Amino acid sequence: MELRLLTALRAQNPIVFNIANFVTVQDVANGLNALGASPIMSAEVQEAETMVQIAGAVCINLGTLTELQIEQMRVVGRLANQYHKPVVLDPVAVGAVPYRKRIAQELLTTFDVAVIRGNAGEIAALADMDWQAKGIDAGTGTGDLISIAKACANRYHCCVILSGPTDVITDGTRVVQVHNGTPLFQLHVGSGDLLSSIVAAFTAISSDTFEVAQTACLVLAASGELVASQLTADRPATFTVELVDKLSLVTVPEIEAVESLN
Ligand SMILES: Nc1ncnc2c1ncn2[C@@H]1O[C@H](COP(=O)(O)OP(=O)(O)OP(=O)(O)O)[C@@H](O)[C@H]1O
Ligand SMILES: Cc1ncsc1CCO
Ligand SMILES: [Mg+2]
Repeated sequence: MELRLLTALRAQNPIVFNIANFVTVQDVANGLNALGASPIMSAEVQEAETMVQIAGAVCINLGTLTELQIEQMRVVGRLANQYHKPVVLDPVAVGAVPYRKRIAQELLTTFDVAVIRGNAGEIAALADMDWQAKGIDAGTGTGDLISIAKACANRYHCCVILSGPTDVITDGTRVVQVHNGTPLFQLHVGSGDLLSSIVAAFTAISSDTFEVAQTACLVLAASGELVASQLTADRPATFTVELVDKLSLVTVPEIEAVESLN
């Protein structure tokens, strides 16, 4: 685990271009900013080329997609490949909505992505493996999460993060699991959106995608865990506010003190 990447990220302050959803856009911008990246959001295809050129990485989130936005995603994804900027895809709710799954699969044939980050329901859907997704949530299933994540990574030739109580990170062969976190993440809508954009921020500063994906998962999960450990009750709103503070204040030794990986 390369936690020095957190120090490097804060020093470099990379621009992360997000095609965000309208539900969590501000949480994502504030979370990225607090961590030490420089977020920019855009919904206009006419400025796509400039956005890609100035960004260190791109995060494409399917959360509230429209036909217009899907065309923007196609253009941005192709440009990102052309300019060698890593792309992270967040396939929000593809396990619950067949239209979204079709669009996600089309996008994945249109341009290369460095990382797909989704919950179990989303990653299982992209891997065509059995799972009962529920809206934006992971839902339920009995399949082996490591096998599901590996199948998805091998099908789309990229790193996959299957997030949840344990985050599974794989490049299709190697697997690392991050056991940190707190159930409070599930009470804050957009924890996954933020994770996807944080992964993009780290891909902007290192080309070791597998390493970067693990580091991003650990930094967010450990920060949330540290916040939750100070709360006397489940307070989702307080958690949300304090998580942003923690992303700004958290130190490498603090994360090392709680990190739980294998
Ligand atoms: N029960 C849990 N215990 C610990 N950590 C969790 C738990 N559930 C989620 N997380 C953490 O929450 C973060 C977001 O992952 P999650 O799988 O919930 O994304 P998501 O379903 O896409 O969320 P959203 O749709 O709200 O954006 C990850 O860092 C993950 O480790
Ligand atoms: C609630 C919700 N609906 C579409 S996107 C989103 C935020 C979680 O991704
Ligand atoms: Mg999500």
